[in-house]
Amino acid sequence: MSTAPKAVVFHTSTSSTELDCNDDDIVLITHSKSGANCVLKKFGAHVLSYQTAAGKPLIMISKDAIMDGSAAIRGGIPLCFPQFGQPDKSYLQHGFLRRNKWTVVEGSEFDTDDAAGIKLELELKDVTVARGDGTWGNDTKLNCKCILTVSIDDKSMTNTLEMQNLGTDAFDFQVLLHTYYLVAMGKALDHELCNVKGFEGYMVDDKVSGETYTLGSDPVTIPDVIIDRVYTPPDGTIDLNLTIAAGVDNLVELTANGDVDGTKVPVSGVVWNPHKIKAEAMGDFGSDQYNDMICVEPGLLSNVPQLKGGKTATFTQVMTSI
Ligand SMILES: O=P(O)(O)OC[C@H]1O[C@@H](O)[C@H](O)[C@@H](O)[C@@H]1O
Repeated sequence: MSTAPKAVVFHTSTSSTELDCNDDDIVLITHSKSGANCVLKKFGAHVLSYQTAAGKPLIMISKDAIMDGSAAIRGGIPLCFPQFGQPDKSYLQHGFLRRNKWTVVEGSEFDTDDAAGIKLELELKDVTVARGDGTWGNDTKLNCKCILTVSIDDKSMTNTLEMQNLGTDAFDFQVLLHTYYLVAMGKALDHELCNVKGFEGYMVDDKVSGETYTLGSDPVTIPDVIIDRVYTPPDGTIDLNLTIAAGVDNLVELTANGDVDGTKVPVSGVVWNPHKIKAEAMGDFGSDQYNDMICVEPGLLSNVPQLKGGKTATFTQVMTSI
């Protein structure tokens, strides 16, 4: 594993950017055996990029992303916990993990023939931002620690978030990996080249139109407006298995699974693209960059059992370039 590179590159679909790795906030993982690499920020334990051994970048980052720690980073993989969206208004949208600086777990770096990776951790006591003044505020008796493990090999990246309830009171939670896939050649609106297969039979909650329905056999594509849909699995489906076509010559297989204290929980998914009008309205997103991305976000969103004191929940996604 390289520990002190001078600069690294991460990608939008039309450009790449060099980051100063002398910045203490940047973590670079290189899988020496294959040459695959991944760039993270300690702020948010935020994956900014993953590039396969073949040199294919899978993750999109906004060219206008705010990187100074004053806001959540637009693009990459924002971590959402203890809530997705803002069902509980007493603290911020998508929770506090993406707005606080994490610490590298000492001695956690590894680089073997099989894979390279690292762990970062964040404890509630070290959370300074976005706790709100209610459920997770400073007065709460709730306590938890989150550990993110990122592991890469030649063509896949695995992200595992472990959530430990360090307190005695149980808490409700949701967790989601808000992954921005880079759509090669800016083809996000091309239904042949950019689509998601594997949600057939899932219950769809369309947050834009307000409709709910069961998805038929068609793949999910980005319509002529913003897409913001939650896909809930039918009874009996537990793990998520998707194939994401992300532009020219870019197919990704995504699997995700999660458990609460050892009991598996059905995995939901969200598909989001801001389209033109919302992209233009977002200060931290290039106005044309909706062509470069599709968010496919696996998570534990509904009927998630409470996490009891002293117990652990885990959530994992594996993306593989195929
Ligand atoms: O702007 P944020 O907080 O990063 O959220 C981006 C989007 O994230 C998606 O997952 C949500 O479904 C959208 O409703 C939301 O707009």
